[in-house]
Amino acid sequence: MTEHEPAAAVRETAEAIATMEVRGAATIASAAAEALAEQARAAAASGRTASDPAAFRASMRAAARTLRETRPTAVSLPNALRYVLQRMEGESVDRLRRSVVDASEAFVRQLDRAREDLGRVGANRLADGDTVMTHCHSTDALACIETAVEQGKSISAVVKETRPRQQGHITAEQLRDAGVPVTLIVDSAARRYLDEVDHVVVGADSIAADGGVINKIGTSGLAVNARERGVPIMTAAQTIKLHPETLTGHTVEIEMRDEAEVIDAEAREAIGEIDVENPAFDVTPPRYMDAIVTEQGQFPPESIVTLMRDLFGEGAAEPWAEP
Ligand SMILES: O=C(COP(=O)(O)O)[C@H](O)[C@H](O)COP(=O)(O)O
Repeated sequence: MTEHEPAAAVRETAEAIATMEVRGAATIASAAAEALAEQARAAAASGRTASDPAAFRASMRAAARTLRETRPTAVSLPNALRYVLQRMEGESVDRLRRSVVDASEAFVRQLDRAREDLGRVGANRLADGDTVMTHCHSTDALACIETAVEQGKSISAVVKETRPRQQGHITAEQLRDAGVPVTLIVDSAARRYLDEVDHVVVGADSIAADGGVINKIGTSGLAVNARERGVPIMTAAQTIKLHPETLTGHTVEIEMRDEAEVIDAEAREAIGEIDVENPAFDVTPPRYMDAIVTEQGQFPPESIVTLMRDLFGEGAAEPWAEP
């Protein structure tokens, strides 16, 4: 590792996030926080960063920038980096290292606790005998369903497969393991099955100050259909999904992924000259979402800005920026 090159663990985590081996907003956040702890350990053990606090700090900022550049939409990633770097303190490398490792561990503990707490809030919205519909794979959404099951409620699920990456398969397996009877459907069958479900439960990658929910592509269409069918839809999202930059008018970047996820090379060749686009996320306007369920309780989407101001103030620092 040279002074400006992040530790191997950071490069591996960044690669795993970019290729979606590590995916889902909360999982990305905890992997990024853990990678910063690895960076701190490596930087404290070798080269100039081991003896020069300024070089150590610079190496931490560079590692955070590498992690930040992997995927643009889930705000939990910069929020995790911010959490750790803002708690980096001390005059010596040893103290700096300890502060980073402690902050990283505290962040991961907080993440797990928040998921448990929001799971209880979300579970309160579900009744014995309910059927839920899911989209993509969200650990926060699953916490609500799994907690309801742990409370003794009988819950069944209609799981959308979620093209093109089919994260619905992960959801189906996890729910089956939790003892939930699962029906897997293709995305385009969702409206038909809405007649048979009591709730739609989704996660979020980011929540904007106006209450807009940014989640896996297809969430907004599902929400509009759910409203038309009179089926309540909730977003389960711990507060690290709140996007502080939207307080000052910024929009959330929607990741565009490779066309190879949509169409293989052979089909592409056979069809000929066409454009293929592959947006990974979309925005559900607040009027189509019934509730945002967080570890601090449930909120109507339009009121989330109050919580966001309490937690993040009026803006978002970028502690990874070069001085
Ligand atoms: O849209 C996705 C995952 O997209 P991708 O598979 O492209 O990362 C999930 O609904 C959110 O990230 C929330 O997940 P969690 O609740 O686990 O944070």
